[in-house]
Amino acid sequence: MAGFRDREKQHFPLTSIQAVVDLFSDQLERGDEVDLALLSIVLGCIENTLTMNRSSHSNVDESKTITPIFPVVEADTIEALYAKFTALIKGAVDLTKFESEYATRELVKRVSDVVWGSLTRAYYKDKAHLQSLFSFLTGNKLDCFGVAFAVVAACQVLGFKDVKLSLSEDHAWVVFGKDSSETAEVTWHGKGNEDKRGQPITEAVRDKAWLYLNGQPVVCTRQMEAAAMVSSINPAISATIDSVEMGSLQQELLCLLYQKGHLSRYPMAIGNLADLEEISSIPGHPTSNQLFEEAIRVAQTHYNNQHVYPYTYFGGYMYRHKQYAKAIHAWAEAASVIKGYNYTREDEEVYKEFLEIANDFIPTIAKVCFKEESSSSGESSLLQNPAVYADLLRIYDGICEWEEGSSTPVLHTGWAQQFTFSLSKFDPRVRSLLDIHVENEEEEDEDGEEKDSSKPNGKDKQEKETDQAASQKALGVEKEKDTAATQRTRRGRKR
Ligand SMILES: CC1(C)CN=C(N2CCN(c3ncnc4sc(CC(F)F)cc34)CC2)S1
Repeated sequence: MAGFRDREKQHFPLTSIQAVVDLFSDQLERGDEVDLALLSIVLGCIENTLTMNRSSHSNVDESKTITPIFPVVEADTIEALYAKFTALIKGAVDLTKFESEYATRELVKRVSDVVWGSLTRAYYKDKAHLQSLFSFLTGNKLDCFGVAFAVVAACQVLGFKDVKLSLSEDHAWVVFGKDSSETAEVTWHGKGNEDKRGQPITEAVRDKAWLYLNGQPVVCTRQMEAAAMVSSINPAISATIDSVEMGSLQQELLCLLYQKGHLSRYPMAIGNLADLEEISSIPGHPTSNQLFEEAIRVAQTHYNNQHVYPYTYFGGYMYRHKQYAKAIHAWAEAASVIKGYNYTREDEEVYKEFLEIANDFIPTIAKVCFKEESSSSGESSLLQNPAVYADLLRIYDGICEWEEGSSTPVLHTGWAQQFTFSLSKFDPRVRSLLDIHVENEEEEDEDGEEKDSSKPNGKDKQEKETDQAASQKALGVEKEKDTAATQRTRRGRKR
């Protein structure tokens, strides 16, 4: 049974980042006995000190040197909050009604009601720093992730080891029971949506739904729940200023979790570490590039490639580093994932991702490269690269297919304007280097006709090759170097 005992107390008072890392390391060695309540209260306490009501010059002296400040975290501060949490939970749940070793839906709903019932009536739900048990216990405020996390921490206090946090890219719920076979909503999602707390996530709800990752969520171990708590650290002091100390603490803890193997099934946490390493890399740590690529491999290997964010993490990184062809390729992979989903009103977060990619990042790339081309000797290779053009078509095709069969439209004329603007910046000759193949399995097209793939793009082979040779010569593209990009497209309705 977790608890605030000598093993934990010996780490206090915590006076440095390393002391917190040592506490986490010691806890992680306890396997599934990692004490979620203890760690969440500690992190919330430190975040509160380092980011809340900090006058902008509290640690800058007249010589403009910034003295790093780290709060001293006393044992009795943490112990008092820990006791408050355990008293609240144990006092509100009559365990004599729940004899089984495994949690029941009624138990999970009861715990969710206790957390829910303790929250302040009205507050801004998406404010920062509302994710930890420190916020819950000192301010009676939690964000939607925080409620789900608090329910899991409470079930741990009650001794239910089977209640685990289940995470998608924009929602959180729990699994419980023998072999984690049961699911339950325990928090709300988004704005203006009735909460569904207590209900299971059924196949009908999760299939083709990005909010539930089509049945491929990250089901956490205790150590991965610690990783989720670390990922939810918010170092922001204001909209423009971050606490350097809090960011370093988050980076050191994510790296500790990574090195112990606890991020090996958690793509978003790997992406968070990659972002932090990009901001300030630490010698001996894995590089951003390695981490972003690993997050993609994890999603492909363990989650049937149903996750979007590993590709938009990587695409954003490549965009920031002006590696535009790689950015566009990553976004094409992201579009290939989203096209398998049906868009609903609860998917605003991923809608905003694709909106920014298609209507901001890609038009900016087209403008920058077009300007370069017209100013320099005219070889902006990106706008003459058929592979990039093919990826662009995959992005737009994927977004269109995402909309197909969806209850809510995705596209509006603003999208079409930006699509055509960006495509128009490409050298028209790339089109003749593009071979659009439709995989001609015994697929039928919309009206059931057998597909005639003998004449792709309506030209026979001879004509195609003549066109291609002319364009390659004109673009100075050697055959072997820049072979025509082939775009393999699967046609067919979503089920
Ligand atoms: C490519 C991006 C736009 C960059 N940051 C992204 N994040 C996505 C969300 N983040 C996360 N990072 C670790 N774990 C989780 S669990 C979760 C859903 C919530 F409801 F619990 C979100 C999330 C971190 C930051 S996606």
